Amino acid sequence: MASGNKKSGTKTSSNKKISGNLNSRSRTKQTRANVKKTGTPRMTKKQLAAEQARQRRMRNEIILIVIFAFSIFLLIANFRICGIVGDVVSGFFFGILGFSEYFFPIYLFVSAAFLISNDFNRKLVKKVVCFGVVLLLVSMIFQVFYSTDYISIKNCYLDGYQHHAGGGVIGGGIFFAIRKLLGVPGACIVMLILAVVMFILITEISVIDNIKLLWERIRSDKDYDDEHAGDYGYDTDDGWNGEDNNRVKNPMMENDDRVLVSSGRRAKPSMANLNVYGPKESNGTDHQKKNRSSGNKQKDSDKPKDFFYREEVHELQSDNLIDDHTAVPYDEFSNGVEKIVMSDEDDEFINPVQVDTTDTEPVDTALDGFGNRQIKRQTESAAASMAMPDKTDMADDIVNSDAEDVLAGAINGNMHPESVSDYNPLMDSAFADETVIQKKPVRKTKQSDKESKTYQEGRRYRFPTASLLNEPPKNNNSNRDAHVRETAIKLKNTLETFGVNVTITNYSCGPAVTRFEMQPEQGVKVSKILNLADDIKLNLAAADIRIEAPIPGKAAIGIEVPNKENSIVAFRELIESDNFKNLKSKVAFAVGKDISGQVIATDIAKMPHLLIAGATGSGKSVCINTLIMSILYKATPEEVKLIMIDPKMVELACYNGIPHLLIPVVTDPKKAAGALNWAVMEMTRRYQLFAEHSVRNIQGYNDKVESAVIAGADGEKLPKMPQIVVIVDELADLMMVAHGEVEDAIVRLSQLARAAGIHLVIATQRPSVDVITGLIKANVPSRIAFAVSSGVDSRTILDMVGAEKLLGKGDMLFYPTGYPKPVRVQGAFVSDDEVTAVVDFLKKNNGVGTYDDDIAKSISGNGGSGATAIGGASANDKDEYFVEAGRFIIEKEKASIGMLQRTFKIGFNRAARIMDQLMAAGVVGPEEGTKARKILMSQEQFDEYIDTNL
Ligand SMILES: Nc1ncnc2c1ncn2[C@@H]1O[C@H](COP(=O)(O)OP(=O)(O)OP(=O)(O)O)[C@@H](O)[C@H]1O
Repeated sequence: MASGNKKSGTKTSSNKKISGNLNSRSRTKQTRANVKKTGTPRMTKKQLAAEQARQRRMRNEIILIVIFAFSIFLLIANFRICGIVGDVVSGFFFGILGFSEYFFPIYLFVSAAFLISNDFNRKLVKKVVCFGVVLLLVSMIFQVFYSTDYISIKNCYLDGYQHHAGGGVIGGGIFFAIRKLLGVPGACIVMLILAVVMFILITEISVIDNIKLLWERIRSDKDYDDEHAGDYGYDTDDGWNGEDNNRVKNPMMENDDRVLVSSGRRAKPSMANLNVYGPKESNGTDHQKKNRSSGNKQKDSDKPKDFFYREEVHELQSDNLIDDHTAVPYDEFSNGVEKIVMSDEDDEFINPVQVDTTDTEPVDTALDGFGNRQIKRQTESAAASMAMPDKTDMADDIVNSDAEDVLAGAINGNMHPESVSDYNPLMDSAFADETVIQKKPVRKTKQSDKESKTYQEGRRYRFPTASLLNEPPKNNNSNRDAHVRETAIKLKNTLETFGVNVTITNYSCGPAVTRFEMQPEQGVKVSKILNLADDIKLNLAAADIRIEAPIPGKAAIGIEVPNKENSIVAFRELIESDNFKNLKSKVAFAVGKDISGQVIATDIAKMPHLLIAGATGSGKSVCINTLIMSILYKATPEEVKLIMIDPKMVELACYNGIPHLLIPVVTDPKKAAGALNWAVMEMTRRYQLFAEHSVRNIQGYNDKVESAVIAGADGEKLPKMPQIVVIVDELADLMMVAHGEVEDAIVRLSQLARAAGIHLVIATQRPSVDVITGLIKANVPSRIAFAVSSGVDSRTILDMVGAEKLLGKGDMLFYPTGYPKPVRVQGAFVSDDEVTAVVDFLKKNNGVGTYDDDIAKSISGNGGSGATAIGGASANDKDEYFVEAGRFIIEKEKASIGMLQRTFKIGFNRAARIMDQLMAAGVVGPEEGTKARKILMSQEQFDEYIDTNL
C-alpha cells in the first residue's frame, strides 16, 4: 500500500530548512537603533529587505558587465589583435589553459551570467564545474595531439604562450602526471572515463539506462514468433505437451520474483490451462469457445492450431505525437473568494466505512446541469482542514526566521533550491498561461491487418514495454525555486502584517502545490491563522489555498499554495518507480505523486472497491486510464480480467480488443446493468466453488489449484481464477436508466465480491446523493475525490470538505480504506496516444482478445437470471411488494414513499424503487414537488395490468 512509500522518502525529501539560525529580530532592532542615531529616516523591515535586494541586483549587474567586457577582450585578444596588453593577457591564459583558451572567454561569461542570475544555485554551480572539467579534458586531448614526449611544465606553458597550442600548464601538467603513473594508453582511458562521467553529470542521462532501452527496442523490433520458435511444445490435439524452460519476466517487474512459465503440466504457476470461467470448462474447448466468440474474432479453423503462425512485427515508429494540452490559466479557478473557517467537526476522523446510510431524499438539487459547467469556486463557508499523512522530513532544528532571514537564506542558497529540483517535475508549465506542453513522440506500433490474430490463453504474454510511454521531459526548476522563496517571504510578511509572527521551518514542493510549514509564535491562536486565509490568498494572488492546522504529528501549520507552474506527473515515471515495481499485486494501481514527491502506488484488491468522483474536466477519465494501464503493465490476461462500462462511449472504447477484456467495452447503459448482473452471477458461482472446495477466497482456491489439491474430473490441472475488475466510467448515466438494478448489483458486488476477487471501480461526475447513494457509499470504502464545485459535493464523496479546494487536472484527494485522512496527490497523466500505443502493442504481440458468447448473451438478455437482487426482488423483476403496494396505494388514493416505508417496513431506497416501478407501470404519476403523486389506475385496471404483465 501507499503507506509503504512514506517511510524513507526522507532522504531525498524536498523539505529543507529555509532559514539560518540568526535571530534577526534583534539584529533588525539594532539596525533601526543605528539608523536613528545617524539620523537616516527609519525603514520598515520590508523596505530594508527591498533595499538590500536592490543593492544586490546592482552589484551583480556591475560584476556581470565587467566579466562580459573582459570576456570580449580576451576573445578578441586570442587572435592577437589587441596590442601588447592583449597579447600578454591572452598569452598568459594560453599558457595556463592551452588550446582551451579559445573557448574560455565564452565559458567565463556564460557561467557567470547563469550563476549570478540564479543566485548561485548549487545545481548550476555543479554544472559549471562540470563544464570546467570538460575544458580541462579538451586541454588534455590537445596535449596528446600536440606532444606526449616532454614533461616540463615550463614547456607546457611556453607552447601555450607562444604557439597557442598544447594543453597549457593545467591540462598538460595533469596529463603528464597521469602518463607517468599509467602510461599514455592509461591516461587516454582515464580521459575517456572522465568524459563519460561529465556527460552523465551534465545531461543527467544515464548511459546504462539508455543501453537498456536500446536493447529493449531492438528486442521489440524482432519478430517475436521467429525468435521463440521451438520454445514451446504444442500438441494440436490436446494442448500443451512439452516442457518449457523459458521463463519470461515482465520488464516492468524486475523485482517481482514471479515467473511466468508456459508449460501446462508443471508444478509452477501455469498459464497454459488458465481459464477465466473456472473449472467448468476444459482447456481445449475453452480455446475453441473463445475463438468462436463475437467481436474481433477469427475462427479457430482459419488459423493453424499452434501459435507459430508468422507475424511480422512492424517497426516502431515515432511520428505520432501527443496532442498539445490546452493551457488553462489559474484564473479559471479564481472566481469568488473563499472564507476558510475551521470547525472541530471537520477535523474529526470519519471512518469511511461507517458512513451514515440513512436514506434521505436527494438534496443536491443545486447540482443540476453540473456536468456542463466549468469548475468555478463558489463562496463556501465550510471548513477545509483535512490533514494529510505527512511524509516529509521535519527540520532537525526549529529555526528562528523572519523576513530578513528568509531573504538572506534566499541569497545564500539556504533554501536549498535543489530540494525543489529533487522533485524533478516532468513537464513544466503544464497549466500556465500560454504554455503548451512540449510535443513528445510516442512509439507506436503500426496498425496492421495482422491484428486479426486472436489471443490464446496459455500463450506467453508479452508485457508492454515502458518505451511505449512518453519520457518525462527535463525541467529547469530555477524559476520555481525563486518563486518558492518569493512566496515564503510574502507569506511571512502577510502574516506579520496582521500581527501573527511565524517561523517558516520547512517546505515541500509537490507537482501542483507547495506546502509551507510554519510555527506560530507562543500565544498565537491557530484559528487566527485560519481566519487570515482570504488575506493570504489575496496577498499571494493564489487561486486557492488550503490550510492544515495543525499538520498531524507536528507542531506546525501547513499552508498549501498552488505552484506557479504545475508539473505533469508522467505515467512512465510511476511504472518505473520501485514503489510500483515492488507491488506484488496483479491489480496494482499507480496513482500519482503526493506533496513530497513520493510515488503513490496501491493495490486495488485491498481497497477493495473504489469510488472516483469529481466535476467534469477534473481528471477522472485520465485517472481511470492510468488504473487500466497499471493493470496492463502488471498482469497477464489470465491473472486479471476487465469489464469496462462506458456510457459516455468515447472514454474507454480504445481498449476494445485487448486480451484482458472479458466482453467488449459496454456502452449501452441498459446492457451495463446486465454486465453488472453477470458479475453478481459470477461472484455467486465463485462462492459456490469456494464452498465446494472448502476455501474462503480466491487466493485459497488458486493455491489449491496450484498445488493440484483441486483437480479436474480426470485429474487434469484446473485453471486458476482470474481477478476481475469492473470499471464504470459514469455511474450517473447508469443510475438514470436503471437506478434500482444498478444500485442493487453494485451493492451486492461491493458487499461480497472482495473474497471472490471481483473489484469495482466506479466513477461519476455527479457526486450527488441520488447517484452516490447511501448504500453505495457504505459499501465502497475507498474514494478518490477530484476537484468539485462545492463543499457539499466534497462531503458527498469524502464525508468531509476539502475537494472543493483542489485545482483540477489530476489534483486529487486520495482516501483509500485504512487511511485516517485523505492524501493530496497529483494524479499521473497518460495521453490518448500512449494508451493507443500500448493497446496496439498488446494486440500485435499477444493477439486480439476474444470474448465469451455466454457472457455476451447473458448481458444482452439483461443478465438477470440467477442474480437475485437485494431486497427480495430479482434483478430483472418487479419488487415482491409491487402488487401489494399498488393495491394499497390505489385503495388509499395516496401515493407516498414514506407511507410505503411504514406499511411494508422497508427502507427508503426500496420504497422509492417500488414507487418508480409503479410509475413505470402507469399506476401513479410522476413526482410533483411537494404535492402527492396522482393515482392513475383503478383497482380493476391494475388487476388487468397484473394479469397481462406479470
Ligand atoms: N493527471 C493529470 N495531469 C495533467 N492533466 C490532467 C490530468 N488529468 C486530467 N488532466 C487534464 O484534464 C483534462 C480533462 O481530464 P478528464 O477527461 O480525465 O476529465 P473528466 O473528469 O473525466 O471529465 P469528464 O467527466 O467531462 O469526462 C484532460 O484532457 C487533461 O488535459
